[in-house]
Amino acid sequence: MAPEGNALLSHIAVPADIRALDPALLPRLADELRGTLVRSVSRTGGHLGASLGVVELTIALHRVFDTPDDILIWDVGHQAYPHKMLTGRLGRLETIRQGGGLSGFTKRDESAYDPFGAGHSSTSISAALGFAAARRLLGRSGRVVCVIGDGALSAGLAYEGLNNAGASGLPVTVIINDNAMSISPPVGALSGHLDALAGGTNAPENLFTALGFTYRGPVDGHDMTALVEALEAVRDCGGPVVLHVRTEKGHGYAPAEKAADRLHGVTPFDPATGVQAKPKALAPSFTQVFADALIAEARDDRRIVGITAAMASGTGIERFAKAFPDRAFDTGIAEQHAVTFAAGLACEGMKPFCAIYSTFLQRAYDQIVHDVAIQHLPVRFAIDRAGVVGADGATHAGSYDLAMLACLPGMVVMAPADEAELRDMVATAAAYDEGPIAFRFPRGDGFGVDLSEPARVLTIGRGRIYSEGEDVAILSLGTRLAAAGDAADRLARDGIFATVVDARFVKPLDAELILSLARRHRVLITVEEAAGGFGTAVLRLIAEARMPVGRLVVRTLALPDRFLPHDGPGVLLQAAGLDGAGIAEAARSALEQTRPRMANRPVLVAAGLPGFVS
Ligand SMILES: Cc1ncc(C[n+]2csc(CCOP(=O)(O)OP(=O)(O)O)c2C)c(N)n1
Ligand SMILES: CC(=O)[C@@H](O)[C@H](O)COP(=O)(O)O
Ligand SMILES: [Mg+2]
Repeated sequence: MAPEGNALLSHIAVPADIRALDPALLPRLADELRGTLVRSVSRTGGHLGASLGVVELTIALHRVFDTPDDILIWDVGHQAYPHKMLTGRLGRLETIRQGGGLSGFTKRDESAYDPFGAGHSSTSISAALGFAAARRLLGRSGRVVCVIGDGALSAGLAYEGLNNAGASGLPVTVIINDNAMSISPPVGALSGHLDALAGGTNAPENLFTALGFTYRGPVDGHDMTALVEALEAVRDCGGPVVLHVRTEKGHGYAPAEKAADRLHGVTPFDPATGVQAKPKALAPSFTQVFADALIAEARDDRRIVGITAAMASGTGIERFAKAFPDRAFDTGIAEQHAVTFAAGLACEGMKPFCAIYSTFLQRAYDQIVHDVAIQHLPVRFAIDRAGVVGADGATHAGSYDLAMLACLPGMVVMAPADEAELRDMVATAAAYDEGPIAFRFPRGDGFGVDLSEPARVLTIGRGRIYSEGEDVAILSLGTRLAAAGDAADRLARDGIFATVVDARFVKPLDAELILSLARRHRVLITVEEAAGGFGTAVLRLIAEARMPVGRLVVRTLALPDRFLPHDGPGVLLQAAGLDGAGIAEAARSALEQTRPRMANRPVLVAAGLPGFVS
């Protein structure tokens, strides 16, 4: 690791300062930048390996291109820490991924040097082409460059961009940052093609030239002189150009170079050793419980297979793959393909479990609708990272899966209250063959509940009463049940008694149970860690039942109608009113509304639904 001290780096306020430096000093700037990066991320945690790998590339890009007038787009944005450090954000680096601090990704409203925000992969070529097309139409000068990793290059969106850009003739420079790594080692045929190109085969035709690009490279991405020369050569090429840069993920920091994941994402660590301070887990994570439950089911059913889209470790499919190497599939970053691939497997009678983070499943919505749901195919969706995710922020929050899925005919949608119920839902999904079925669970550790009983197959569409009280009904979906129970305890201290229900199913809803709650209580509160989907379904059920609900007041507690900033999950949930105190407060204010002064007045129709107050 580079020694402390950043005499050069501290003088780089904007990239123009890099352009003014003696070129002989650029490697020293790289050393300082790398050392400062390691020290800072060792205190905050964050995405380290990818950033370490592009230190020289970042300096060279800002040296050769006239940013921010020239457009520089980073794909995913997890490797943009050096870019942030060179574009006026060095002093705030230690706030990264914390509430009110720098984003862990590029973000338009954070800096003029971030012309396009990201977090999800493979968007950069399309966005770059959009910039280039606009500039041509508006008669604006300036070049457009994007940097995309070999992993991100596996997604369909990247090929759509390449296909269009290659034929456009527009001056778009695509830098392929080929470190032969995704989060895990890369999968798929493209990685072999890049390897062959990097081996210097110098074939006159390759994928990129065939698509209309001028291809240059490979260039050593840690050789500053070679990089600057190569970038200068492609800068004024004119049409679409690919520059193939070979880098090493984790470069220049020995613990990262040695780590299997190249320290892709880290918690705070000791910079001398790279050893991360991982708080001792009190209970297995939801992901781990899911993986173990899937392995248990797969032992008895050889038709069960697991699918991940480049998130093998994050989704637990890596664990499943150790038990069943032939029955685990990693598609690379290709969520759309993963879902349609699962549909094909289901057509042949297999039982595919598609393990995809909630936020990345958004990519595959049409495949879920068109390839799975319309054909009633029994694809199982294990949706991890549902709800708030914390430091990754708006791009990664799992807010929309319930709304996306609960409106689809024939889809079963579940959410477990704890890890024991998660195991039950894995068993239920394995047993259910009539159509698509999904279950969603959060990031992080479970509650440590007893897992000694075998998993049970649940009755589809049946919730369970957790505790009974006569004043308020709290209908909770998923792991907010603990907060609902806490709210009930708080209310009981004030002499208000709550029925707490674990809904388990968003679709089909337990209509009988919910309508009986609506009849027996003055207040019905729905609770979900999502931006809608559950509460709206309950409102619709009540409206369609056309039952006289008297003075029933309904509150739908959900994530707010704005994109969640990066912050601690507890902070975000509290701000959304989804903690015990927030739910109890909602109950109190709803009860207040049921007081006699309201008795003779027509009931407010806030949600557009007659018969109750929202
Ligand atoms: C659509 C989507 N799926 C999955 C991810 C999770 N993810 C973030 S970075 C990454 C690996 C990207 O590999 P590559 O582009 O080669 O960048 P590197 O980390 O190697 O620099 C993955 C899978 C994502 N950000 N977006
Ligand atoms: C950049 C990216 O998309 C991933 O690295 C993501 O940050 C992983 O999130 P988890 O830490 O929840 O697995
Ligand atoms: Mg890579």
